Amino acid sequence: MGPHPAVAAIRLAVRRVLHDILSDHTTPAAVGAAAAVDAPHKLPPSSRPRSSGQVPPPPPLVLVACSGGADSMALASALAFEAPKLGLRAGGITVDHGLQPGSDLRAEEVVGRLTELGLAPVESIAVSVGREGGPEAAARDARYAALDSAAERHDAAAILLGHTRDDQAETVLLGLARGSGIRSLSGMAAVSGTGGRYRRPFLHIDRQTARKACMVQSLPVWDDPHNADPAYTRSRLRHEGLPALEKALGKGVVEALARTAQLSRDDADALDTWAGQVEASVRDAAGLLECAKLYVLPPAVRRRILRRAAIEAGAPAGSLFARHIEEVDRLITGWRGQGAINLPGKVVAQRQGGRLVIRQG
Ligand SMILES: Nc1ncnc2c1ncn2[C@@H]1O[C@H](COP(=O)(O)OP(=O)(O)OP(=O)(O)O)[C@@H](O)[C@H]1O
Repeated sequence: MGPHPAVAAIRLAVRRVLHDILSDHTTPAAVGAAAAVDAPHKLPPSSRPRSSGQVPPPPPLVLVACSGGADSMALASALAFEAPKLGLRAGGITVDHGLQPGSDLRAEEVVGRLTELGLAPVESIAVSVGREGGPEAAARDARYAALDSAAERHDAAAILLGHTRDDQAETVLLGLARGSGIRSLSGMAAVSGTGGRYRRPFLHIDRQTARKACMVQSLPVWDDPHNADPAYTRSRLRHEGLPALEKALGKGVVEALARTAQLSRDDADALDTWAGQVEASVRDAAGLLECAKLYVLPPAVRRRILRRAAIEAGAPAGSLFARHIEEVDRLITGWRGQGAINLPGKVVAQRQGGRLVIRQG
């Protein structure tokens, strides 16, 4: 008898991503290690393990970022099952945000569970969470910084994250409510971070499937009290917003939102490429943006060029909002002699004699 359908689904999702990771790290050693596990006798003589005393590099390491919750425990179990079959090493990291009493003990518990699954290395990293951008954003920033440094320390090929289709649907709704365009509707990318380090194998798997996979494998899971705390926007969306939408619009809402994410991502990527291609043609010989040439561009392309110019001048991408770019855009499309516009990062945008100058003020 094969595995339970939920377990089969999560393993398949992880296997696909591991194949991608392997093909992105196609060093002869990695390919050789994977092939040797599958069928050592089929390897060409040049790739067979040597006995000449030359030590081959270890196979690539894939880490799972695990909170101990159902999604990332399911992910850890699928990684532990699939990685050895492809000749990959699998380890795990849990981050202790220190936000609740006893969080260090819980992190140690997660370490124990990951170790029991056969993962190695496994470590718990304690971080201190600042306040910038609100508690959720601060915890996320601290977590990703810790995961980045772990990836570098262990020379990991990738880190798997357990975001599910439901998380993706929530992210799309949050983006929609920000009103900042299709990039924010495109949710989380399947591949992101430095060199494509972060992978999200479960973006097409629903939360129920992950939970079921844990249940049938008797994996203990930890329910983060923050996930049910109505003080957090995402929690309200999860427990009130999405159920209300499903009641009004039908059960397919989560899937439709996740599909919206993918379609929006494709559109946003295409517009970014378009903007990149025309940018040089709207600059004069001195490299300044020419207002008349910007004026005739489609607004979506023009705004992307303006945003990019502001970031190049030093505006931090995370604090540059749609309203800032709209204001700069009005120097082109609604010119009535307005003064300089202050942008985050002490960047100033100003129209001077038919040119748009964006620089540090
Ligand atoms: N404390 C943590 N340590 C390590 N990784 C984490 C931690 N918190 C979250 N992650 C990673 O980020 C992913 C998304 O976390 P988030 O809390 O947004 O969603 P979730 O649906 O509650 O996930 P989970 O059920 O795995 O906790 C997790 O699946 C996991 O991969």
